[in-house]
Amino acid sequence: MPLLEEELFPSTPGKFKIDRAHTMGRHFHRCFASTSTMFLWALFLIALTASYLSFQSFIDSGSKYLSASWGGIQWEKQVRNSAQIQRAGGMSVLVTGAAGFVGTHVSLALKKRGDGVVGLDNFNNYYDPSLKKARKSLLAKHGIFIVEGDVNDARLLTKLFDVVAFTHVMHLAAQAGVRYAMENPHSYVHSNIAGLVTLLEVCKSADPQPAIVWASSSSVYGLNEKVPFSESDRTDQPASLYAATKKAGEEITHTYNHIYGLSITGLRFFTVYGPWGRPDMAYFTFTRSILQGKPITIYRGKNRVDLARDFTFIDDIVKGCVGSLDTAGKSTGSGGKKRGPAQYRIFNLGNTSPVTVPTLVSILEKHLKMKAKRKIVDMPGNGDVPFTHANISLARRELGYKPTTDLQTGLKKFVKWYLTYYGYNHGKVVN
Ligand SMILES: O=C(O)[C@H]1O[C@H](OP(=O)(O)OP(=O)(O)OC[C@H]2O[C@@H](n3ccc(=O)[nH]c3=O)[C@H](O)[C@@H]2O)[C@H](O)[C@@H](O)[C@H]1O
Repeated sequence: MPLLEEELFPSTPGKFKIDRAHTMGRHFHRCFASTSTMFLWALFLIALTASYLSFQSFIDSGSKYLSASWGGIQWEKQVRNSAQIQRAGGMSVLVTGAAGFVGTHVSLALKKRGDGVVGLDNFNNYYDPSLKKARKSLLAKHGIFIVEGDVNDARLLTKLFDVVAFTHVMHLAAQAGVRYAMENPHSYVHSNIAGLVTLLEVCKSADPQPAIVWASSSSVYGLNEKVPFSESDRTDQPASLYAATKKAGEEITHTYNHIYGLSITGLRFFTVYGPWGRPDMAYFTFTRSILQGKPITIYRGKNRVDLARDFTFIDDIVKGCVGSLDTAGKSTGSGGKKRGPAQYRIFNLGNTSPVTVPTLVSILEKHLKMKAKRKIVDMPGNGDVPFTHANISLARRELGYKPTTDLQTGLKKFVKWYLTYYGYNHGKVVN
């Protein structure tokens, strides 16, 4: 009876010599046999994977078609109705990020004065999508239709421009948030860079080309120490990936202006707050925690200096956005060809009076009639900048921009909205 291979090899090698020639031959034969079997198995597995992948992509494209939330006669009718202009000299505006904080307010303001507005939003879950759905219902009550889709979807954007000859695009769809960029960096590239380029590609090919106003950010000033921040100050020291993608957006839009004659206005928003705001922002999370009796973390800068922001109330930002749309020059190109130089502008939209974060908390305490449990920690290296302060002379001169709401007044309006929307017990476990 032949010995099993294992019996020929001792567990401790080198203890006894084996017949190498004999075993080598057997080995070669066995290896060859097992290699060809493995080869057949590999072929089989490759075929199996390929058929699975093609089946999967068939399912995907099929379900994309079946579940596509856009297209069809009824959908086009909704888009056209929403885009209808109801005042002499009015505009038809595609508002991206319309279910977002600033998008909702700008859409309402435009619709109220008789402009046509069509919204676009992907309703992602960066923060509670139910708040975005509630904003959508609010807009629907005012006759504004929001298309559910992503700015990276070129087919959808092209379709929208086929249905409506938009005169303007208010581009507010973005991945916001300074600190979240460390958790999910690719979402910033996806929305703020790839999405922007997709939108610009469609706009440049549209005939007529729309004028574009879009949201940049005060964060582009990064580590700039010259105050107040002016548009001509350096913006090459971003402190976060969020800031870097907004800065990249400014360069990208400049290129499209230069090559294709798109009229472009970039707005550097300074920490916008107010009713229907973003639940990830400090004033919002602080309000919730104070009401729930939970501690809040207040970051403090180097040498125990308080952080400060040029908090800007939403109504002032809306005035700046609408003023930018009203003063935007026409794009000069058509069908992807430049016919002459077009307007390119960048404006700060701030409040011009920075307030420290502890003062923000004190104002909230006053309006909520509750004390915060403050936990003060040194600012972690998470992309934050120590302070922001806008110089708004340019916007004042060119847009007639003049902020009128101070932080006391603005937060009072926010707290009133918050309590009406969520109630005092938001998120609290009631026994
Ligand atoms: O102007 C902008 O371009 C940006 O504004 C906003 O960013 P920020 O100014 O960082 O606002 P926000 O997060 O409310 O923090 C406010 C302050 O509270 C401090 N902060 C924050 C959280 C916390 O737990 N504790 C704390 O002290 C924090 O250190 C900071 O000092 C937008 O989110 C951003 O999308 C972008 O638009």
